[in-house]
Amino acid sequence: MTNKFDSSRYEKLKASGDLPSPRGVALAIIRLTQQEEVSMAELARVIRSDPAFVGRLIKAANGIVAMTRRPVVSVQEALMVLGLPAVRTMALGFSLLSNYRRGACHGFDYDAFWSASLAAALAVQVFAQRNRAGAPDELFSLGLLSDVGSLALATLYPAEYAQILAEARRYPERRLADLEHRAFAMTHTDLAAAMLADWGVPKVLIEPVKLYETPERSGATAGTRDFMLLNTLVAGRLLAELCHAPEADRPALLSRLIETAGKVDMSADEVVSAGDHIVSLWRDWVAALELPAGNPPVFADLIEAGERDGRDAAYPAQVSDEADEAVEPVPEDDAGDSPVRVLVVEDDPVIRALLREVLEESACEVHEAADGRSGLEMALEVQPHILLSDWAMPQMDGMELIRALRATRIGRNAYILLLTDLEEDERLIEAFETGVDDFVGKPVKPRVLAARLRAGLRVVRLQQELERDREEIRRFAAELAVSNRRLQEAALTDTLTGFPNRRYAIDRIQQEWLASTRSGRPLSCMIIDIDNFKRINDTYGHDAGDSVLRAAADALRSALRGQDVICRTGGDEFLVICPETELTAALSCGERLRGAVDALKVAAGDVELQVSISVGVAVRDTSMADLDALMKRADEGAYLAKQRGRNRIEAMQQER
Ligand SMILES: Nc1nc2c(ncn2[C@@H]2O[C@H](COP(=O)(O)OP(=O)(O)OP(=O)(O)O)[C@@H](O)[C@H]2O)c(=O)[nH]1
Repeated sequence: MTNKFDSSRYEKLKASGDLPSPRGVALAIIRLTQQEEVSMAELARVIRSDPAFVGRLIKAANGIVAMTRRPVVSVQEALMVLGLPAVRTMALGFSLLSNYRRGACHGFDYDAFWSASLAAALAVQVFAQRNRAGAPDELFSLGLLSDVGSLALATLYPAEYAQILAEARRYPERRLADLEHRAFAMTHTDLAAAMLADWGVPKVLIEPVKLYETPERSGATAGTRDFMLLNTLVAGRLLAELCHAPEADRPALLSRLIETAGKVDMSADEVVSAGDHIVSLWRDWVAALELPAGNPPVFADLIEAGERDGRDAAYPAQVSDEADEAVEPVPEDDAGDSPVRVLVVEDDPVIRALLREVLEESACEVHEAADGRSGLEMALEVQPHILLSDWAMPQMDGMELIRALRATRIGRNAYILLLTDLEEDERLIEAFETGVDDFVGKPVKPRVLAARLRAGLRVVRLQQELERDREEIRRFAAELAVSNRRLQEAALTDTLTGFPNRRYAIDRIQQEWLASTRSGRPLSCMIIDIDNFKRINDTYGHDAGDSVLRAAADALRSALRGQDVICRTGGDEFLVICPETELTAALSCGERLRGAVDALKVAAGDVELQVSISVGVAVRDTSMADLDALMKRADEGAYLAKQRGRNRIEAMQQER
């Protein structure tokens, strides 16, 4: 279903003043950057009056210059690196981020929204650095603001939008966009596009926002700028979704991500290395902004899991093939034994024949084209190591060809030799600036050509070695990430029950405490202790005790709600963390756990052991100064349950 966007309705909303909009210093920055004559010094002065924005601006600038130069440390430098349009959209994005961290729409998770928007921002920025779909800094803002329409709907219609979000979650077959259109005569993507247009974001960046959820509706031709921008944004949003998705949904999302990345010149390997890089940048950002970091995947692990699971249907064939390739020896071609591919682009057939002769003597594999345009097509097809191009040619001349080629990934690494009879300094400087590596004067002297070719071959070989080293490092880093992850998991897991251990439990409940402080939502926990466990050990032996522990853990696991976390915190003691849960719900959940263990019969030799647990439940309340107070209250509940005869559940607080 295609929904029509009613622009007059948008105008009314805008006039109401209720749409999310930038404020304070950000508004001043946006106004200043709209003036043609604004001086950098004046702009820097306004920016410096907002220390939070200064920090974010410098961080963003460093994300872009990373590895290419020393870090940016001042506002002035950040302005130089980013440029005015990027600073403007960043001011916009970060102003909204600061001012719309909370709102009245209960079904809308504001923190999760910004966390996902930041992941998308960093993903499209990093992807753009690799595939050159657009200016990385512009794409950062594009990612950050791409879903701003949802925020706007939540701000404008808090109650209705909460209902719509609930309906979309309950009935996944109903498209959110259709529900939005039915209720508000507009969708979040339409609204985002209208808002971005209003804020002066260029049209070329608005189209992707309109279409990223339905890219199949775009008429853009593969390889064009529109196509690259749209699919880079689709890939960025998919990566953000992956960072927040439950484990079970990840393989299908990864498959879609790799398929989309393939459309914008990125291999599965690149997605993996970019993915892990994006996640580490994102962790930095969300920590700095105190946003939830979810549980982002390690991309190398995802690939490995896909392979371990027998490359199921959801797992893209491309990934497994690529992963296989990654451990294969370097192909013969790149090992330096096979011929170097040279593309000759020259309109004069006599010179072409002469060049071919010299090149074949140097054991090169020669390809020929008679003009710039067919030369470009052939270059993209044969991916030459060396391009030997004439300057003056019909259709597309040598300079245009070189410029176009240098803008592609394939053409970036080629060694380019220009044939020219014009050896004026200015012309040669122009040629070098366009991307030429060396030149050969006309008429061509075969010995000079052969000597220059040898110099070119040396560069090609060095580049190939460098690429092999890089590949080796990438593979090593991926392996290291996998073993680190395994070690980390082992350090945090209890081997007997498979539950997270005490270390993890403490860390996790601290995180949940902070999240509940931020969101104002409830937090409950339970302390569970197996009854008379010492007697089981003493009577039937330690092995029987272990079997009871394992059986109790299985029963607890199967009776637990999806959102709760259970950890083994001591010998026969467990902690259950129940985020966003009031006391009544926690008590009924605890009762289900107690019942599940009570129903157990564990065999110990000829006898069947009866097992039970005592459970203490507590909910965070205003009297609790810190997490210890919450744990203490749950502990007291468990103690009371023991006192009152065991196999019981108790709380020291009243239900509301
Ligand atoms: N089999 C086994 N026993 C363990 C393990 N870890 C701790 N224990 C034993 O668990 C027992 C814990 O007993 P307590 O919780 O102190 O007391 P209890 O017998 O359960 O009595 P109540 O808690 O009052 O019902 C001790 O005897 C420990 O030695 C383990 O990994 N395996």
